[in-house]
Amino acid sequence: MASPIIAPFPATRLRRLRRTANLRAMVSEVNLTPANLIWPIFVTEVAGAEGEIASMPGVQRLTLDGARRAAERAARLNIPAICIFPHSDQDLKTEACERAWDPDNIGNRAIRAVKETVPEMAVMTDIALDPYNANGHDGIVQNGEILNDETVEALVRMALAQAEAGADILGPSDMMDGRIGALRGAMETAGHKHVAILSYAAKFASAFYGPFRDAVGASGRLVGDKKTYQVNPANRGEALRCVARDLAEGADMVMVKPGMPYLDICRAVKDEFGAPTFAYQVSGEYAMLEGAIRNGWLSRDAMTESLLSFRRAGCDGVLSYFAPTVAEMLA
Ligand SMILES: NCc1[nH]cc(CCC(=O)O)c1CC(=O)O
Repeated sequence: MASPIIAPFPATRLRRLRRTANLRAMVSEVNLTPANLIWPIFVTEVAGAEGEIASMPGVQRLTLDGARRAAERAARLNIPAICIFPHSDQDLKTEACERAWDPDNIGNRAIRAVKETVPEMAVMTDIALDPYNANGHDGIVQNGEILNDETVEALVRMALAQAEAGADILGPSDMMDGRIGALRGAMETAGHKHVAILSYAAKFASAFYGPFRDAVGASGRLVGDKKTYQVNPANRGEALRCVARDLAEGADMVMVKPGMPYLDICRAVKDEFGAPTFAYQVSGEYAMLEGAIRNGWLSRDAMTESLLSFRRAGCDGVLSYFAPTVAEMLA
């Protein structure tokens, strides 16, 4: 960026352009619109599990009917995309994770329900085995090790079932090596060449996913942590290599996750690669902000300010549990 020329005070008074709302609007450098939002929703097949998630006040596990109503609400608010997360029956979770590629698993039923209700809604999925895995990991576990190549095969099956169900965007969040190329190849040969991939490329091993694991019922199951496949929070260079690798394997869009603690990574990804770049304002970030807002410690403007920070850091859009509330505030 060229250095701005600034005449000495009083010729320059930066407050001149901050004086009225209209002047401020004229010189706003980035903006936030509903088109920048992707709304993640939780859909359950378990009777009685619907309703509010304790660690995410204001966020509900939805039934299939609830998912249909969410799609209609998103459409009314001009939110272009919904991301579906399944909450599946604990008793049906297995070590081989077969239900992940069952055409009638709750995730795939939710994809069909949303596409039937609002065909133009962009439906994004999550590709990782954790919602269907008896041990809560994103990959297949053998003797305590998370197997890479066997997991990639399972993820391809999972993705094909999602594409059959009508998904527009696949969201591999598993962090196995080689999955983007494998998914892209499988989509091309199976006739799903238009299905896009938004890779969770720079996904860090974060403490901020805690409430999400409650939401999908993976918390009690998970033994150990995800540090052998998710990126060390200390590693910017490694995160950029993940993004480069995923783009080279055919990712259409890339994501940084979590969001606010990793805004430096967002900026670096956008500057370095120029690809469509998204951030995930994850469950723990939502819980912090919403908890403080509910206590009266922060004003509701903290929601829009936090989302604007992603736009300023170069993101094209943000996955946020605040999506519908913020879209209402912007309307
Ligand atoms: N692979 C699963 C997945 N997909 C999205 C999230 C987190 C989302 C959030 O915290 O809001 C996670 C959790 C994890 O990696 O343990």
